[in-house]
Amino acid sequence: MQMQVIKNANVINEQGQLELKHIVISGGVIEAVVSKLEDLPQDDRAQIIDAEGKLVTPGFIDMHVHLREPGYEHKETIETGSRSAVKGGFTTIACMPNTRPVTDTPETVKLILDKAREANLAKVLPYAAITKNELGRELTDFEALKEAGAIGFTDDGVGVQNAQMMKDAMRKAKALGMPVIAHCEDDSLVKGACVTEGKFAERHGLKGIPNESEAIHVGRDILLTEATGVHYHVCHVSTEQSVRLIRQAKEIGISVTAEVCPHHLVLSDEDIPGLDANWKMNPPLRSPRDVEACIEGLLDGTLDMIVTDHAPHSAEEKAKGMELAPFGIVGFETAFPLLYTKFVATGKWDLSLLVRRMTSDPARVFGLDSGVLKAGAAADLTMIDLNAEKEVDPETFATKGRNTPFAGWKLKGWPVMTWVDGEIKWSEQGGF
Ligand SMILES: NC(=O)N[C@@H](CC(=O)O)C(=O)O
Ligand SMILES: [Zn+2]
Ligand SMILES: [Zn+2]
Repeated sequence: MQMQVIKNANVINEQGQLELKHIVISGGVIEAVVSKLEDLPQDDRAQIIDAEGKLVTPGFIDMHVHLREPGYEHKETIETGSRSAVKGGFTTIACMPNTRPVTDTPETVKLILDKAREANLAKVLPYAAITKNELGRELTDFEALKEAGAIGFTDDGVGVQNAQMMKDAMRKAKALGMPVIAHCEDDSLVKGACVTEGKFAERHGLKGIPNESEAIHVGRDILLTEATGVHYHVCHVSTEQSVRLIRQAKEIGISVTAEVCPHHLVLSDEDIPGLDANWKMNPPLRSPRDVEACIEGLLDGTLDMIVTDHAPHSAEEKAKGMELAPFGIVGFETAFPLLYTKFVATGKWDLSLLVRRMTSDPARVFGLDSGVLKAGAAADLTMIDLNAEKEVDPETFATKGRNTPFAGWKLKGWPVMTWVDGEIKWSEQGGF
């Protein structure tokens, strides 16, 4: 593979400051990061990419996404989902098992890995289900699923309702050195509701999803984690109560980690304009107070990482309206610009914090050897234009999904080029 030099890149140094660097890529890895042009190795055939004025970060890592294949190819495929990922600056994505069939056998894990290899875009890490068909009745074969390449166990899409089942899952996962990742939702508290309990639900006469439907599972599972010692990771945290429980658990050394989605940091139920299913996701948009608690949790490290929960659905499905449409919104192509514009460009967060929560933090929590920009690391990189402002236009998305509440938002911080293992997978100029 031809040597590449990305020159004049703004990179974030160990102290979290911006520094001008030149990055040498060779054989799929970062060979060197140097300050002076004269320190670059001499190679006349090297491809030079001028990053003048742009930020270059480690490729983003998204530990919670839905690629829909196998079974729901009308919503997304591994190919289209991976395109969307690299266009959003993501180089590693971990996909959820609520496919059809559910990813509960080694064959389905292998199929996902094969399709991802064919797509040859982002690195795709499959999760396997905790229970067969995600029905909560019988555990899957953890050993065989691990052997096939699953990186953790989760029934995302639904909560594991039975505490003994969850405890058994944690014991088995612990014995295999694997994490349990939980969609926290107590079904008995959410029957027939589509938005959070609160102002919007009241105004529209809708039944609400209460905060405790999430937090009650978080609390239960923290106790089970204490008992089993497993690495337990909480999906898409959306409530003040969950943040509080996770913070307390971490303080006493329980092995819990957690994630939060951009939409739960940027939107509350009071922003929902009407009965439009592009504002419907699970967990739902919560109160402004919950949003503040999630932001605080992310800032103090209670919430370890940002994930998109990219959840594409077809236009027909979303047209069924707030009560009948499926839960979920797409996320890859708006995540970074949204958070950059809302929190970094406004001076509220350090750029380095945002980048860490999307790169080195998920890598640390899940033991991935990526998420850092230094010599010897895989050349998974994202180049970003922090200044150009552009409107979110779902018609230009690479995902099949158009289901976003952010259409028309004017944002800055758009990715312009993405490398995986040293290969340019997408650029604004050249496409895929
Ligand atoms: N988040 C969502 O609203 N939907 C997800 C399921 C899930 O993440 O629980 C989906 O699969 O569509
Ligand atoms: Zn979920
Ligand atoms: Zn999900």
